[in-house]
Order: sequence, then structure tokens, then C-alpha cells
Amino acid sequence: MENWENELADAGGSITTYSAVGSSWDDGDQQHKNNGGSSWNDRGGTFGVKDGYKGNDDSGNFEGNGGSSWNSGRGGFAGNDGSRDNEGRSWNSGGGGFGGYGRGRGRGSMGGGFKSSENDDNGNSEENDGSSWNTGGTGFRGRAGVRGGRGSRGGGRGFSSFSSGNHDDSSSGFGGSFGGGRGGCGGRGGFSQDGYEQRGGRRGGGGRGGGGYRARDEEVFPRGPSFDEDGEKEEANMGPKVNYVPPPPPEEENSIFAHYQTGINFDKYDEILVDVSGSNPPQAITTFEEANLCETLNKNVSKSGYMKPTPVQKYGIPIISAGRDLMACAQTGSGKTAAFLLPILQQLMADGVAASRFCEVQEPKAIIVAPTRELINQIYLEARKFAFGTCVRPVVVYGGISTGYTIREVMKGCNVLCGTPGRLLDIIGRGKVGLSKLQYLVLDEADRMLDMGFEPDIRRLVGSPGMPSKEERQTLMFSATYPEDIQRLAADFLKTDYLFLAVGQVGGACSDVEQTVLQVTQYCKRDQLVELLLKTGTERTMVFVETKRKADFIATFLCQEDVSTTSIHGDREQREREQALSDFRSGKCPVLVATSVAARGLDIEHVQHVVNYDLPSSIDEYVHRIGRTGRCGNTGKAVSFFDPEVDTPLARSLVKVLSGAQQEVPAWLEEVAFSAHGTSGFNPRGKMFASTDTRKRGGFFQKDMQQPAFEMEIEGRERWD
Ligand SMILES: Nc1ncnc2c1ncn2[C@@H]1O[C@H](COP(=O)(O)OP(=O)(O)OP(=O)(O)O)[C@@H](O)[C@H]1O
Repeated sequence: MENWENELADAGGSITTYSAVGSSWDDGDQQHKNNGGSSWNDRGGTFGVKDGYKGNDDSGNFEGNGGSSWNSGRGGFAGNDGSRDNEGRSWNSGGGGFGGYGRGRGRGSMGGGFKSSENDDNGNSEENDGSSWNTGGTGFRGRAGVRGGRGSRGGGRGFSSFSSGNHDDSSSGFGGSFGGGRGGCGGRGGFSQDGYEQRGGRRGGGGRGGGGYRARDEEVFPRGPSFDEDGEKEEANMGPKVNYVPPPPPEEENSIFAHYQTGINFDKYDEILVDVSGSNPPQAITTFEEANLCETLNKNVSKSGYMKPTPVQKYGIPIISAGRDLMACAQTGSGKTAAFLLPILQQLMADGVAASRFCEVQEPKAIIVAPTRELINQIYLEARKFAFGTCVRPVVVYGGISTGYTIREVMKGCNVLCGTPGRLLDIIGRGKVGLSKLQYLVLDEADRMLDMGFEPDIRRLVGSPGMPSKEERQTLMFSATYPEDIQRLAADFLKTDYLFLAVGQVGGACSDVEQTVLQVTQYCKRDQLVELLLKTGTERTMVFVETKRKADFIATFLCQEDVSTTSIHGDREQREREQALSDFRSGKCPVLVATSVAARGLDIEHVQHVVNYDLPSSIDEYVHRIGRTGRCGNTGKAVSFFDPEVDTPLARSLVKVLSGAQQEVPAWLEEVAFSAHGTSGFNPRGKMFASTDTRKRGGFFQKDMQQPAFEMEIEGRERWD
């Protein structure tokens, strides 16, 4: 029995929001229960995201409430019996309802109660986590349950904002929670927009109506609709405007060109098999000199510590320079960013492009899109580094920071616009950015950008007024993973003669990462983690969990165990996210607990370990997560906790990835994988991954014919699921 009535102190000083007041957990039977309507965050009886510890547990059973006060004394959070929020699943599946949430008109939901979505195939717990409030259409609709209703204090729109997996501004998401007045929400405003509810309500967004919390230092957003980086649309006039202005990027040359050393396996990149498919691919280069970069670019390349190109650069640079569309796949940490930045910047330099602040509408030549704020910011910094000393001006736009600031930055001159989809659409919609001069559209983490979470936004982007057609622009896609269905979809955005570049096995894990899979039960994960971290000491470690609440919980727990830890997830304010990354980068907090928001693209020096405390729901996500270590020829280690109760659907894909990266496959895992086949017969979570350019095959069956029996079954089953 473990009681969490104590204050969960901010042990490391870096996690300022972790404090549990009054929440009580009964750990004895591993069914952490919210005791009889006890107040989760009692400090004022209303929603206090900052004050309330985001209660959860690591058993996956009934994971708290994200800091909001579910029941501050009224109504009663009824029926948590059997509720289970592991991986975003039903909050109250056992019946009963969320009786009397808040006050006012909320009524208990019927029957199935808050049945949330399943995780999506991509394991996007960020979305899942937040979307869990009204998805399958079971229970919790409109009026029932959570509709805050007029005048309900705190039950209104903001609640929905939070619940809907708000990715834009956690502050704005929660902001509404405080609003009295008309918030309301749930229902239509929040969850049915654009018909996305069938995807698990990811698109929630704010509800309708006025009211809304106005924080001390925030203004109410004057217009809309706006979008956040994860493609979530928010209603106008709803949320508070975020006025966070990030620290300026470094100005000193040393900081701009700071880089880490390539590792002992860097030269082994040359041994990786490369396959370019499509007609008339240009000759690969072997040195940067052959890339014919202008002098300044060449200098910047060498100041960055790049002595020779990686395979994706050797092949990618000439393809892009030749004006071809490209879908490129190369393992994590192998230099994809420079592969697209260098040829684009070279062309802009050759065209004599120069930024001008004297234009009412900025017309960038290139737009680069990535799925998360931190990643797009990183790409922007890379672009800024390579463009150093030139007249080309990259600008970055993403959610969570002041829109006014963003616009001012854009209006200073913008040749290369880096952005998350939501903010890009927003800024284009405001008429500040024109697209008629666009030459390059780059989708980094392209498979993510085209999965169902982002695809509508990407379609909106390419359909924006003035956007050159795919015949008139050059479209470039990069990722380490490309599920076959996404490859097919991607073809919609590319010219028919696009080239497909595969460095190594498409979707394969980086072989410089030593992968270990440990069979565990949920209940021993915490102990296992502590044991592991005792061994890793101060070496930088990223610990991935499936939900935002669990990220808070584990981070707090580790702090209590005297492990300097910080966390990053979509419910943290942008300034907190940036602080967390900065503390992790600097080593102040050598452990970073993260959701999948940090799985892709982040390039952080000295990350020696990745721990999958929870395995992700898709194998691609696994590949990206473990790719935070073992970058650029350095070695790294990944340890994954495999709980057969939950992770069995991933077993077969995991076996495939392990063997593809020449890793030892534990016998028990093989057994689980095979028996999973015999029992469940499908792999809903282990989305299939392609082994090459899908155009090479007539279809899945044809591919299956060429594969060993084991793989055939994986692909076949996954395909049909
Ligand atoms: N030719 C090179 N020589 C030395 N270092 C390089 C070279 N190319 C890239 N790097 C460095 O390697 C690291 C990884 O590069 P990058 O972030 O572009 O990888 P990536 O392939 O995009 O990874 P991910 O799939 O995780 O997004 C960066 O620190 C980058 O500066």
C-alpha cells in the first residue's frame, strides 16, 4: 500500500509543477483508486494545472487526471471502478459515469462512460492521451458528462481543450478551464469538428462560446481559427493568447557552429546498401566539394565539422540539386537535415535570394514542415547555421509562442520558412506569407506528416492560395520510416517521376544502438527503472512513456529517488518544454522523461541511453525513439520494458526490427511473437513497415511472395489490419 498524500516535492528544482496535494492513491491492489471523490487538486477547488500534481500511476490503472480538479468537492467523480487509462484507453469503461463533473450542468455520461480511443497506430500518446475523452462515440457526448454547460465553473470549454490533447499551447488549453461563463464544450464544438471524432477525438479543440480564462499576463486571442503544430484546430476567440517569446538564437559563431563529434562507426555508413529507384537518378557525390556549394556554404559545412557526406547526403544532395522530387529514407541520426538544407540553400544562393524587410507579404522560397516544435526549431537552427554569412534568412514558426512575435520575425524577411503545420497555416491564413514564389516544400518526418493526424493539414497547406502545384514546385520528403500505406499517400504530393532513396532497410533501426528488451510486469517497472538509472549514473538518458500524466508521475518519482530529472510532453508550457530540453542538453538534468513528442528528430549530444518504460504502440515510433541515441556514428543503448499483457501485439515487429539491426532476439520474445500470431492473429499496434520503395511491387501480395514465411505473415496480417 502506498499513499500519495504527501506533497510530491520538486526534488530537482526543475520540475516546478509536481505537487500532489490531497490526492490519495491506493496502491495495494495495484488499482489506484481515487478515493471517493477526493479532491485531486484541492488547492482552491478549481482547476489548477500548475498546482495539481497530475496524478497517475505506473500500473496504468486509472491514471489520475492531469492536474485538473475532477471533483473539487462537488458532483463526485463517480464510477472509477475498473477505470483504466492505460494508453489512453477508457477512463470509465466499467460503467458508471463521470457523474457531476464540476458543477453546473454536467451530468454523468451514460453507459460506457468516457470511453476513449485506442491509441492510434502511431503511438501518438500525445494525442491519445488527450483525446481520450470522447472518441468512439460511446458515452460522453455533448450534454452528457462533461459538457461544462453554461455557468459551470471550470467545467467548460477549457476542460475540453485539455482533454482534446491540446498541442498548441498547453496554457491556452487549460486556460479555458478557468473560465466561468459559457465555456461549455464537449459536444460539438470540441469533438466533432471536421468529422475527426472517429479518430479518437484528436481534433477536439476548444468548444464554443465566450468566457475563458484570462491569465495575468495573457490576452485573449483576438482571431482565429488557428492551428497548433499537431494540426489541432482551435476555435477563435477561445483561448488565451500565449505571449511567450523564446530566447533569441545564439549570435556567437562558436555557439552557432557548436557540434558534436562523429562516432567510431561514422565510416561504417559507407557500407550501408543504398538503393535509388525511379528513372534517371543523378550520380551520387562522394565529397562535399563535388556538391558544388558556394564558398560561404562550403565554409559553413566545414565549420560544422562535416568532413565528408553521409550516404543520404551523397545521394540526396545531387538528386535535389537536379530538381527532382524525392522521398528519402535513411536511418535515424544519419544526416538527413543537411541532405535537404544544403542543396536548397545552394540554389537560393545561386539565385541571389536575399531577405527583405520591406515587403508587406513575405514570399519564402522554401517551406520546411516538421511535426513538433522542438524539432522544427532544431531544423531552423541548422538552416540558420548553414546560411550564416549569407543574405538568406530562415525563420521559424510554431505553436506555444507569441503569435505577434512570430509575425514580427517573419516580417523581418523570410526566405526559408520552417514551421509546424498549424502555425504555418495560421500565418499563411493571416496573409503574412505568400506562396507564389515557393520552390521547395520539404516534409521532414514525412510519414508522420502524412499520417492521419497531420495529413489534412498538409493537404490544406498544399491547397493554400498561391501554392504552386506539385508540377511547379519541388517536393522533398525525409524520414527514417515509411509505412507502405503512407508511401502510397505520399505519391499524391510528388511528381510522378520522383526518386525513392533508401539507405539501408526502410524503417530499420540504427544498428549503432544496442537494443535490449526486458520482460517485465507493469508493477515492477519503476523498480527496474531505478535499478537501470543507478547503473547509468549521470549519463544522459531519455525515458519514454506513453502518456503525459505518466511522464509527470515518473519524473516526480525519479526526483524523489534523487535522480535529477525533467520532463517534456504536450501539456507542459512551451517555456517549460524548452527549459526541460535545455536542462537535459546541459546535463543539469541527465534524465529526461518524455512522451512521443520527443521521439522524432531531436538531436541531443551525449544521449547514451533510451529507455522505453512503456513501449510505443507502433514499431516506427520505436525506431524513432531509440534513434535519439547512437547518432552520427556514435554508439548508444536502448532498453525496452516489454509487458506481455500490453505489448504482445508489437512483438512480431519488434523481432523483425531487432534482427534487421543484427541485435540479439530473446527467445521469450520470439515465442511471444509466434504465439501472438497464433492467438490474436494480428498486430494492430505494430503498423507495417516497408522494406523498400513500394513502387517496385505490384502490391502487397507480390511482396509477400518474395519474403520468408515469417515476414509474409507479419506483413500480410499487419496489412489487413
Ligand atoms: N556529414 C556529416 N558529418 C558530420 N556530422 C554530420 C554530418 N551530417 C550530419 N551530421 C550531424 O549528425 C547529427 C544527426 O544529423 P540529423 O539530425 O540531420 O539526422 P537525421 O537523419 O535527420 O536524424 P533523425 O532521423 O533522428 O531525424 C547532427 O548533429 C548533424 O549535425
